[in-house]
Amino acid sequence: MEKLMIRGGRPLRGTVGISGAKNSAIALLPAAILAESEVRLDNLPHLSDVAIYTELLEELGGKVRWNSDSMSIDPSGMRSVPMPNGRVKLLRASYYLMGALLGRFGEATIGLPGGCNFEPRPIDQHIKGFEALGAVVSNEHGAIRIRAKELRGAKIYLDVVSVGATINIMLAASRAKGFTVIENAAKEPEIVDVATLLSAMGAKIKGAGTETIRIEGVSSMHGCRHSIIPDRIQAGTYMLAAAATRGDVLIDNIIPKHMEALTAKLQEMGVHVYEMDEAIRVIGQPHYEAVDVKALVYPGFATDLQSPMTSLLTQAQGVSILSDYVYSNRFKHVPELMRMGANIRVEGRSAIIEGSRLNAAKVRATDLRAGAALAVAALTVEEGTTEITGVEYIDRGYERLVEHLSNLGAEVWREG
Ligand SMILES: CC(=O)N[C@H]1[C@@H](OP(=O)(O)OP(=O)(O)OC[C@H]2O[C@@H](n3ccc(=O)[nH]c3=O)[C@H](O)[C@@H]2O)O[C@H](CO)[C@@H](O)[C@@H]1O
Ligand SMILES: C=C(OP(=O)(O)O)C(=O)O
Repeated sequence: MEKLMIRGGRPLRGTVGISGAKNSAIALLPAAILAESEVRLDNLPHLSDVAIYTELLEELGGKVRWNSDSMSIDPSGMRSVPMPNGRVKLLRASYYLMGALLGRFGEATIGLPGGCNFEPRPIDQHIKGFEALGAVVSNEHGAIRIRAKELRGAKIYLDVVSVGATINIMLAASRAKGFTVIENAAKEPEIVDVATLLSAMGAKIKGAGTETIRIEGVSSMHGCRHSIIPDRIQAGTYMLAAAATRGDVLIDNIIPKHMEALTAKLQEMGVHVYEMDEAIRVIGQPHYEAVDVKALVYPGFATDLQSPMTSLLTQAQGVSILSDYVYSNRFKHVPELMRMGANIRVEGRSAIIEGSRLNAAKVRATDLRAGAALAVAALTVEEGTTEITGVEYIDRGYERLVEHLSNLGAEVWREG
């Protein structure tokens, strides 16, 4: 079993360059299905989720070519192959195949998605959207079968603000007849990135990044070239690691505006954070104040940074309360942090964290950001080596983690 080994206690120092965003990449790859000629994606991260998505596109008949950090996808020979099982179950974002295949071919059969299962993650709002567009949806032994003779634009009010449902409806509605309006849409930067790609492919989309998105369907879409936005969660994780180790790190190739909720919270704790045009410098301090954090939809504090934030809060003086209003049970990292000496109690959707010194331990990453939390925690430990298993989760979201941390002066390696 592969392990991530970290001997902590060294302040991180130097510069780290951030790759393209995972949560954009795995929506943009299926979006390419909607085109009838080649789509080129630049700044594509080298992650296991991207590798799996590439295989899915090939299974559907797409021709895919990697060239360094770029990928060309020729979707002209694609078909809507049923995928009730197999690779679709390995990642969450396989649900985007539903919207993309429905938009291009009027049909899709896709197994219910996998990904990080920190709590049940329903897709009822995606299905509600497809049905509003005129599709018939059935659940056939765990696979979602979607058929539409003709997709027609509709007004769709999302009951919950959902990134996945917003993007999935945008994908299908791009090829529907007439106007679609998504109300109570998610506003995450990844949604704007998908809308930018779809527009470059010929779609007519207005309002992405606000709570009302208007889409006028088009009958055909074409290839284009698009550069993926930087990964704000990866960037945030390095900001947290820099603060937790009392280091001094320049996080480069990012959009600082995307980091505002985290930047503000770090400053409230007493971390020195300086914004530049495309970078942020984080300078750690000897003492941090305890703070309260609420994970919310964008532009609130990202739920995907909630777990690594828990690790930083163990380094603050006093009691912090961290509540997650997106996923009420996203606390699988807590028992593992407690093995490392953290003093944390979970009550409802909140973790109550009392500052404490952490020690080395053998711990297990149960999901991607739980893994990030354990890595941040391990970097603060002054004696001994922390062993983190479940490395395959971390590989879903952090490109070249060992190399980046080593360049910043950490003692970190993989074993097994
Ligand atoms: C691949 C990808 O981009 N993953 C991100 C995406 O996941 P994902 O798109 O799956 O998350 P959503 O934004 O859809 O989920 C938000 C909330 O809505 C609920 N919900 C969602 C859909 C639905 O049909 N019904 C429903 O009840 C979920 O259970 C959750 O409580 O956004 C999450 C919230 O920012 C992030 O943590 C994930 O990293
Ligand atoms: C939960 C996450 O990913 P996914 O939705 O792909 O499981 C994440 O990126 O933190």
